[in-house]
Amino acid sequence: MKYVSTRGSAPALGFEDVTLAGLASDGGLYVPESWPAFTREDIAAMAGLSYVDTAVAVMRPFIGGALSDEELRELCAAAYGRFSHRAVTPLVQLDHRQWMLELFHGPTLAFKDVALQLLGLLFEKFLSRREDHLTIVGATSGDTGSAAIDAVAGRAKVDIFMLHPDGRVSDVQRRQMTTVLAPNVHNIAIDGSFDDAQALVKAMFNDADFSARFNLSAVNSINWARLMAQVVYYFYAAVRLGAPDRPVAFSVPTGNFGDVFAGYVASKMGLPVARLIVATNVNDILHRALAEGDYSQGTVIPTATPSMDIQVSSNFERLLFDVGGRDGIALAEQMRGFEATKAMRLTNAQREGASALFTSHRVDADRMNLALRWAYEGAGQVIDPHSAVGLAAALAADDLPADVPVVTLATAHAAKFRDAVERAIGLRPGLPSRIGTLFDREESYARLPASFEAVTAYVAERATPRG
Ligand SMILES: Cc1ncc(COP(=O)(O)O)c(C=O)c1O
Ligand SMILES: N[C@@H](CCOP(=O)(O)O)C(=O)O
Repeated sequence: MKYVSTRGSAPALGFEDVTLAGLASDGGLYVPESWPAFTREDIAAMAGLSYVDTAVAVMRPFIGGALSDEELRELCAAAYGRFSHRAVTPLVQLDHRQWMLELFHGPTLAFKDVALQLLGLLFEKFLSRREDHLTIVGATSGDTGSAAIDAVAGRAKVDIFMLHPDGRVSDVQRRQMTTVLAPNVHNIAIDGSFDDAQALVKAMFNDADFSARFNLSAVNSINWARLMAQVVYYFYAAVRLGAPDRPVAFSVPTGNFGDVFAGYVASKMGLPVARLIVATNVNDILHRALAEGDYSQGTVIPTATPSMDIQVSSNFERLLFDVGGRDGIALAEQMRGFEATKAMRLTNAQREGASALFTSHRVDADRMNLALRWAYEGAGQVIDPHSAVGLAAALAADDLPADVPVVTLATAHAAKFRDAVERAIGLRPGLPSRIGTLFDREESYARLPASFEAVTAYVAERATPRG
């Protein structure tokens, strides 16, 4: 399996190199040069498989010769052995058609653990084969940072620099990052939004000298391996609900478009996905893009769902590439226009291609609170605000055929956002015992302006240069 860049001029790479590279050298994102396809029989054979066996079956075609079957199984067993639920990502039924797929049973209580526990192990495996050191630079609105830090803290040959928007993550999220005092972990609070942090990370990659000197790599969903690992739970859930004989719809609380793009990949591989519902909060660039073709960046509005307070959705580029005819040179031009003007119109092909599978909903604070209460009072489930945004959109999808189950991705544990949950339902979720000492631990992080010079100087002083 080879991977090509969405901007058409970076070299095609194999899985190992794509995992270590993160962003493509032309500023694009890597995607498989074609989608592997499963038959109905292949999917039917996944019934009854454990999560680890499903992961091996789904990811195998993407990995090629980079790992043997045995190595892949060992890494999956180690990654998912750290989850606190035996099903890894259990399904919970809310009513006759609404389901939740709980993705928060990993070490840091958010769906990011599903991919990042594996990615940490992939980095270690691939680096053990070469004389190389990686400098990971990442941007987080709270969850990627804690999951990535947990996955790589203390690992040899890796330093991680994680940028978060100062004051715009929950106290639990911040402490999950800043109380990890391993020498290879560097937290930076940026005076700006998540979009500013993400732009700084991309600028570091796009500085060819800096990127080569420190051998930069990515843990954000710009890294293909992140998305590949997230494809697995779409198969795992749909097969449990009757696939391949029964189509399933998914509602996905969306920010950077990584999680929902993994659902698109599952559909491309043959999973019968009836619909992918993109649920946004009031930072609704994706809703405007899908509903009206208007991808224009607004100012980020802080909400009770801070992990989705995003206006530039990096993985949307992967969708535009695939549904727009895979013309990397044309897309590079379109993206350069967006970067210069902060606005772009989708082409007709992009709009039509996306509308075949995606719909979108913008969920404001009132509807999010109503969904939180609906889950608690109607189904006895205490859910987090991001999952509630997804659920609100799922409940609104009343035009789907009656026999199609709707699965909302529950992306975080309610305790990560306990202030917002308490405001909505009057109950304060407790922190699970495995992270119970979080508020007694010492914190360490730097505060920097959202300036390329300030951040690169900070990284350069602490990172290990190549050679
Ligand atoms: C809890 C939570 N829900 C939803 C999202 C949005 O996911 P994505 O960025 O993959 O669209 C995030 C952040 O990525 C998150 O942390
Ligand atoms: N919500 C995310 C934002 C970064 O998204 P990613 O999936 O591209 O890493 C976060 O929690 O940091």
